[in-house]
Amino acid sequence: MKKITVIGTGYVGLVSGTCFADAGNDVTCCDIDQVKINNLSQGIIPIYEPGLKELVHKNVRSGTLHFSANVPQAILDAEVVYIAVGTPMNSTGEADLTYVKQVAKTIAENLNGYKVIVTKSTVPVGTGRLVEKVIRKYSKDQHPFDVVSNPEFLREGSAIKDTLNMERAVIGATSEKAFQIIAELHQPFTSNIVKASLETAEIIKYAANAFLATKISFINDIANICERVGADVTKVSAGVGLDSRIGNKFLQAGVGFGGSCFPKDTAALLHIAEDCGYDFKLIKAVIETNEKQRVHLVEKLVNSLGELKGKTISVLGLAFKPNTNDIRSSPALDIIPYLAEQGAIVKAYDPIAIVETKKQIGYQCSYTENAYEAIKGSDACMILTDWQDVKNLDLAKVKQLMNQPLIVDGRNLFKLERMQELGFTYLSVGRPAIQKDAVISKAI
Ligand SMILES: NC(=O)c1ccc[n+]([C@@H]2O[C@H](COP(=O)([O-])OP(=O)(O)OC[C@H]3O[C@@H](n4cnc5c(N)ncnc54)[C@H](O)[C@@H]3O)[C@@H](O)[C@H]2O)c1
Ligand SMILES: O=c1ccn([C@@H]2O[C@H](COP(=O)(O)OP(=O)(O)O[C@H]3O[C@H](CO)[C@@H](O)[C@H](O)[C@H]3O)[C@@H](O)[C@H]2O)c(=O)[nH]1
Repeated sequence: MKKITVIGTGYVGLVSGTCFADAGNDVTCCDIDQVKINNLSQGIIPIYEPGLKELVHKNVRSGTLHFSANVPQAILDAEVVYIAVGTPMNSTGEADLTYVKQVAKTIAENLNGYKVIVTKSTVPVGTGRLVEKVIRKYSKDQHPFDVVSNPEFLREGSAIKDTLNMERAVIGATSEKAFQIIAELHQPFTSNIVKASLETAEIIKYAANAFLATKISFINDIANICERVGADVTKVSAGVGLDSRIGNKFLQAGVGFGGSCFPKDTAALLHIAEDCGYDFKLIKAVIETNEKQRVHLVEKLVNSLGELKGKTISVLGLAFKPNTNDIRSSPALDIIPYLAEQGAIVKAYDPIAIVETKKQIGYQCSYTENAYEAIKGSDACMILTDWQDVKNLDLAKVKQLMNQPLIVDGRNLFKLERMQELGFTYLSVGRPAIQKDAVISKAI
């Protein structure tokens, strides 16, 4: 059992802190955001994440998990201090380390004996060394400490499962003692421990995210070729994914990737490469393909619908992926303002991300309580998130409710044959377009 302080109660701090507590450690999750801490102390969880609320409540009840806005005190009390603050993208695409540096200074001012300081935030190569330098600079009594990089690989929407059954833990430590302490903490979750240097651990995180993003942009480029030659990308994905060297994951073509990580981390990796004088052409192309994919989906709509002015368009899905209310870099945040700007009347639906979207884009669209309400009377429907309740829509009812049966599907949710039988114009990604009233083709 270790006394752990986790600084930052975003997705990563809250989930990893809770899971460490669940494994029997004594964990304090702290944040400078007093409102967040007040809410957490009352059992109110600021994010939607399946299973998180229950696990937080369980560990608070059993006395292993605490919340505090007194960051200095929480540092004084801890043997292991995790840094899990945000590292947002700045205006030039680099990771902004302001919060990490602030926390390093606070740690330095509250060192009172040996501690292991761990960066869990996604940080550019060299940040571990920077944290070490900042702590040395501001620590008065020069107490001993070690810095470790232990990047986080959880996915939003399945964060608890990903953490409790993690596929690997990457530990980049500056001493064997610190490595052993962090390795022991991970024993309940995985036996796959990757021991590395600080720098190697830092780059593993970016390499993992960039590789996954590359798979997505690659399949989206293949999808765009499929559209030109009349092939079906879903079958291409299945066909190549059965090769175990390739694997079938992250080969779903669509509107492109969003979220708080892939867009920011691919941009940051490009900067890391530039900083060390390397022209990383591949990652530039990955980013560009992803940005174009959103435009491509809107082009499909415009090509079929004509002028958008005065047309009613329903948008299904605001979150960047299902099972989260996170809208950071979500396709909807680009697409809805564009449609509104062109004079379209936009009606949007999402099962849980409406509050967050209103804060970000306000009333550039109206919001509905269910998908059918959004669809009713619309001239076209755009699907942007693969929510289960969108997958489960009664398509005959959808057709009946629409002004004209045009669906632009950025997530390839429905079977082409079914859409043709029902008489939709159905434009998905990397698959043959289905035109209303067209004769059913046996080739599909
Ligand atoms: N969100 C994810 O799914 C995910 C997964 C893996 C890694 N990461 C990485 O983990 C890091 C955190 O991501 P997030 O989504 O949890 O971030 P977030 O921005 O949602 O939360 C960060 C929290 O840190 C707090 N904070 C900022 N400065 C502080 C300070 N000086 N003292 C105490 N608290 C402070 C903020 O108030 C906020 O609550 C980022 O580097 C991100 O790239 C995120
Ligand atoms: O085949 C696919 C798979 C995903 N996506 C999109 O890619 C984005 C990211 O999805 P996902 O990776 O499932 O979610 P995140 O929560 O952003 O998780 C990623 O980013 C985290 C933050 O760094 C890492 O910890 C995770 O390992 C990494 O998967 C979403 O917009 C998805 O819709 C696709 O378009 N096609």
